[in-house]
Amino acid sequence: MAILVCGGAGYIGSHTVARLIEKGKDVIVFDNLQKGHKEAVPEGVALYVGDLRDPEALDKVFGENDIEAIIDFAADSLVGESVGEPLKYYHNNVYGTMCLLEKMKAYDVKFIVFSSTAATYGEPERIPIVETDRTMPTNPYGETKLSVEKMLKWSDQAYGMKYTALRYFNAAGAHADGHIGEDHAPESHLIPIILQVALGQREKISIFGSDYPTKDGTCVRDYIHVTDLADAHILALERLQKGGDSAVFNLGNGTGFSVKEVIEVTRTVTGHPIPVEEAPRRAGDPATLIASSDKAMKELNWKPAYNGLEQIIASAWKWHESHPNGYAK
Ligand SMILES: NC(=O)c1ccc[n+]([C@@H]2O[C@H](COP(=O)([O-])OP(=O)(O)OC[C@H]3O[C@@H](n4cnc5c(N)ncnc54)[C@H](O)[C@@H]3O)[C@@H](O)[C@H]2O)c1
Ligand SMILES: O=c1ccn([C@@H]2O[C@H](COP(=O)(O)OP(=O)(O)O[C@H]3O[C@H](CO)[C@H](O)[C@H](O)[C@H]3O)[C@@H](O)[C@H]2O)c(=O)[nH]1
Repeated sequence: MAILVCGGAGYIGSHTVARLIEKGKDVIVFDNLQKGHKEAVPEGVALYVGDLRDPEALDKVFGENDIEAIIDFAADSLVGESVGEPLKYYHNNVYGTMCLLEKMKAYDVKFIVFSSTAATYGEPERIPIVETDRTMPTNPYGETKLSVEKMLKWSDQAYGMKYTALRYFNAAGAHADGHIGEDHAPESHLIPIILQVALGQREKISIFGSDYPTKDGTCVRDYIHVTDLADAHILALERLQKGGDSAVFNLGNGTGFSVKEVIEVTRTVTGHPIPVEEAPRRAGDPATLIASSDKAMKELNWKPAYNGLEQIIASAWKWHESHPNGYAK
């Protein structure tokens, strides 16, 4: 019996595959390699290159393997891009996941752990955010993830498909040994972009908005280490397989850092001055997102190992320094 990891060649997916393998699990990866890297999939793990929206590609992987559960990372996930191209997000994130659920139903696979996001909340009612708070996304990306959460709820009710939706806050960092890490092209995430400045690949970092109602006017986010996220997926799956109910969990560290604070910590970690420029706000960005992860700690018995931003950025720096061009040779 194998666990099928969709989007397993991507950033968070590849770290989860690494943890599953470390725990002796049988893993198969399905990824269209649109953003993922085959080099991020460990040797010995079967990689099916295919798209969730291609029924034949899914039939091949479901038909050739005995799949016990799905962990699904496959999606488009850029907040800014989604505002300009909402239909691309509905097509991949909503229709793509629907195709996956249809195959789960056809092949009688009962468990799925799904990558959701803090972007489902929109502008939060209060900080820290708890799972029962209002969900009113401010961008199409968050809206599509919320639509999938609802599709999962109805699929559970109708077909008994048990799901866990994990609403992660900002994933960051890299595997402790530095062999896998974040490599998006083009890169849009804050920490890797600042590290590209430290590597001399960019002149400066643009701060998107300095007039938010936050401590220093820049957006505040809750950064969570990618390996801690990976571990939460494994705990979530084990809980479902032991008979746990479908559920939604936030995953964050519970501490918010402004864009300026992240830049300052990166200066300390890298010793680089990191020049900045103030730029306009980016569409769709809420001012502050900080998680309460009490529910995951209590019900999944999850405890993040990386609870300091310096530690998280240092692990990302180790990857970027040793792989300045990512997975490219
Ligand atoms: N990075 C974050 O901070 C963050 C925060 C919250 C939620 N998430 C969610 O976590 C998941 C993983 O994020 P990531 O940063 O690792 O992204 P990523 O782009 O690195 O990984 C996604 C992977 O899915 C693959 N993929 C995309 N669409 C596909 C399709 N239709 N068929 C097959 N494969 C497909 C891509 O090639 C890629 O390898 C996403 O669903 C994202 O929305 C990410
Ligand atoms: O060059 C940059 C890049 C980013 N930012 C700012 O830094 C913060 C973090 O931005 P990221 O792009 O790193 O991350 P997001 O908060 O936009 O989004 C991430 O977290 C979300 C949930 O909080 C989503 O799930 C999404 O998939 C994931 O990429 C934002 O305020 C953004 O405006 C800058 O100022 N300059």
